[in-house]
Amino acid sequence: MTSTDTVQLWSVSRVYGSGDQAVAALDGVTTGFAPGTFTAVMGPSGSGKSTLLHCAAGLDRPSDGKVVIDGTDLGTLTEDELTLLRRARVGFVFQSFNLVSALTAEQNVALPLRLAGRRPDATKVRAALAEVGLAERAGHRPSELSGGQQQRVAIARALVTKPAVIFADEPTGALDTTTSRAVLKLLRGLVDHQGQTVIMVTHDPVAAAYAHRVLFLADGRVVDELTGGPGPETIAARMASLEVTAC
Ligand SMILES: Nc1ncnc2c1ncn2[C@@H]1O[C@H](COP(=O)(O)OP(=O)(O)OP(=O)(O)O)[C@@H](O)[C@H]1O
Repeated sequence: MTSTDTVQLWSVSRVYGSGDQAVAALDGVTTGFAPGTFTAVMGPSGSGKSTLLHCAAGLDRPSDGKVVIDGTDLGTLTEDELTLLRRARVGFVFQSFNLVSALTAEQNVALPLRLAGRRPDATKVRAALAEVGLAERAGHRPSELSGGQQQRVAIARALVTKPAVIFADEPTGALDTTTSRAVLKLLRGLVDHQGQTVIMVTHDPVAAAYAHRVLFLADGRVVDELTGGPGPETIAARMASLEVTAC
């Protein structure tokens, strides 16, 4: 890890509950995510992937350790300041798209700008939709769009504030194979062509193969990482060995 990494985790632990019931969901994780890189986070069920994503994105506070996003130590921020930082510097993409059904694609993409108290700039909103190939669908509501198109609207919404980092939680979990590939190519393209930083939690080795780097968690710790754009077979083999160990 270097101090220029967009997201930095320094000895991050997250304990849920206390006493006999205490669960160390994250146990002293130190890792960094360099600007303009695409990282997949994998690991068996319960290994701490969601907890890592929530702590790294400032949605949850670590019990111990430090998280830095875009040069800011999140531990120094009040809840309100943290909310403002998330709105301005972090984009989110979820498995279930999380679009507002009553709003058009364009209005959904404009939401983060409205929440940040900015008057949505129609040109920026249109540009974000064009980026994901949906300029023609600006006036459509989510129910009038396919799952893949809805996820692309969600990606445009994540992009519109020009965040330092986009966190994606199983972004293709609800999509078929062909649509998933299109969404993953889009995410990878944002990294390759615009220098976006993307961190994606996934169970799917094929999805993880779109990343530059794959981080493997087990029992709340980083136990391995593959770099240099590993293929799906290599990733699946590493996952299989972790799942055997976890049984
Ligand atoms: N709010 C909570 N209260 C208590 N324990 C929790 C809470 N959230 C997570 N945990 C526990 O922390 C550990 C890590 O959970 P986490 O959801 O981060 O794993 P995961 O790798 O994302 O799992 P999955 O792949 O099944 O979604 C698990 O043992 C889980 O039961």
